[in-house]
Amino acid sequence: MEFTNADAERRWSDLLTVLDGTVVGLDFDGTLAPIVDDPTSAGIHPDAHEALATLAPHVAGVAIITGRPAEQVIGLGDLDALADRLAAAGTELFLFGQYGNERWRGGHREIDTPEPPEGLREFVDALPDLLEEKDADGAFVEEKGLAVAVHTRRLAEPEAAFERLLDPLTALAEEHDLGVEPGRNVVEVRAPGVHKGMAVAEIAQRLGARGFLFAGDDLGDVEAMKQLDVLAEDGLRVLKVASASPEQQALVALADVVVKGPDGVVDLLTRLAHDAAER
Ligand SMILES: O=P(O)(O)OC[C@H]1O[C@H](O[C@H]2O[C@H](CO)[C@@H](O)[C@H](O)[C@H]2O)[C@H](O)[C@@H](O)[C@@H]1O
Repeated sequence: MEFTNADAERRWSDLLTVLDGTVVGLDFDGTLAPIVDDPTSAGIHPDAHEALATLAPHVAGVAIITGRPAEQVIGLGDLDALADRLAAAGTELFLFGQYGNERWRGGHREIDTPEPPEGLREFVDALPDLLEEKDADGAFVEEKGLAVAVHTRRLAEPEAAFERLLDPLTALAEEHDLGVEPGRNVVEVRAPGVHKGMAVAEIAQRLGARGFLFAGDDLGDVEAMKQLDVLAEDGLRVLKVASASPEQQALVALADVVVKGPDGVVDLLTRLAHDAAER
């Protein structure tokens, strides 16, 4: 793991002083789960449960904040088992799905989800023609209930296809009063207005946090990173972690600590637990 500057190293030490009042916020894909070609076959890092269970007695809460539907990530992350392990260590697991539109937690295992945005059905119905017109009819369309994600990773030239699709998908989304969230070889279309920063603010307030660590890898995590700056102005100790990849560098410029993908995130969580135990 690499601190981006001397202040960042101090922030790590400062966070340790309030760790028992700290929320650990984590993105899922690219942060807790290695990136794979098929979104349906992603899975949480094999050592993530152990790292989080070791850290759990030292922190105020753990929140997974993801663009995935809550139900899907509960399965891919085996979150019932993780919630049980964290509860046994005295900490609750919180899950915010679909960029904060959905809520679930270890202490109340029912998913709270709103109605899909108006216009999403019409948008999905118009997609096949747009994809064919842009020579991307092999793109994987992931319908998520509250959103739809158009994935280019499995096309012959994923980045070129992403560039070809971004503007027309944005225009079609706007016609239906929907918002666009670009990501790693994916363009997501969903209701505008809700983002991961809101989930960060909500869980920080709910748990009366004195510290916040957030780790993410993609553009959808930028709002969460920005919210940590707001929390810092309010006096919280914060640490921003970029799970770096050659595909997406945007988070690196915002981060205090840069790690190499989910392996690096697991190592960081393990080191944090170790440093807490040493204090
Ligand atoms: O907020 P996240 O937890 O990072 O979720 C963002 C989107 O991640 C998924 O797509 C990404 O991961 C796939 C599996 O590794 C990969 O194939 C794809 O290229 C990535 O963009 C997921 O499919 C989306 O629904 C999430 O919103």
